[in-house]
Amino acid sequence: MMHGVAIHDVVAGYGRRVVLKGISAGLPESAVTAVVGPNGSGKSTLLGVLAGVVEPAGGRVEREGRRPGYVFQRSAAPDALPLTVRDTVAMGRWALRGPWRRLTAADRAVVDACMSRLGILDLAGRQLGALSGGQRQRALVAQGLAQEPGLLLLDEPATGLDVEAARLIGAVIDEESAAGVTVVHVTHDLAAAMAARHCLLLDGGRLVAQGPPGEVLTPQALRGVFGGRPQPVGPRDR
Ligand SMILES: Nc1ncnc2c1ncn2[C@@H]1O[C@H](COP(=O)(O)OP(=O)(O)OP(=O)(O)O)[C@@H](O)[C@H]1O
Repeated sequence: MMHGVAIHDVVAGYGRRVVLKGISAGLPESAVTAVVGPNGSGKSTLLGVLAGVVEPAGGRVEREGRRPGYVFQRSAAPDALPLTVRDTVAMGRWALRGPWRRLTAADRAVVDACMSRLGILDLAGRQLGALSGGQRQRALVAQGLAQEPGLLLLDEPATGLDVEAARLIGAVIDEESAAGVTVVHVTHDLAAAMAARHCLLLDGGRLVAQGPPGEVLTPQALRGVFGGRPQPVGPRDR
């Protein structure tokens, strides 16, 4: 397997709190890797390390020059900022142009194309804070796409979305990986995880298993990790 990104023995946390306790993993190039695990197992922290916003206390990440684009969890997005949907998506271009630069016509075309792909072009002028949770989530995914990253990091992008919006985001993820982007997708949706090329199963800040999702997400492994806790939802549970 060609590794798009290699994670070597990464230890990371917040202040003195260690969350990731030595993670080594390879993420296949131009393909989707699903990250699965219970609440608090360190999935978002791992994405933060891949994004470069959480500095590992030990170990290292090799991105092979891929520029990360990070779509954080909806609940982490401030909704009090007076930003329109178009402003929010346009912020994705700052990753390339630097903040507060005037966007070019080409930038604006990318911003419109990204809104169109997420079905939110008609919401472009609306305030982000005045949108429904699912609409806001689409705007955040569009912002991630507008960065045109080589490594797209998505933290539960479809959680809480209706079936149609979740399908749209699944399609976008597939299109990006087909276009050569290495995608990392944190999800509690078992069907979405099974659709990935590769899977990392985390528990308590450790990597319990990695490999093809069909081999990693066995009933036995899921029972072992989730125990009596809520499990990722399968299609039959919805
Ligand atoms: N900014 C932070 N400062 C301090 N501790 C944090 C911070 N972010 C996360 N943590 C702690 O790190 C641990 C792992 O959190 P993380 O968000 O990585 O888990 P997760 O697997 O993404 O969980 P979830 O499924 O709930 O999103 C948790 O115990 C959490 O309380």
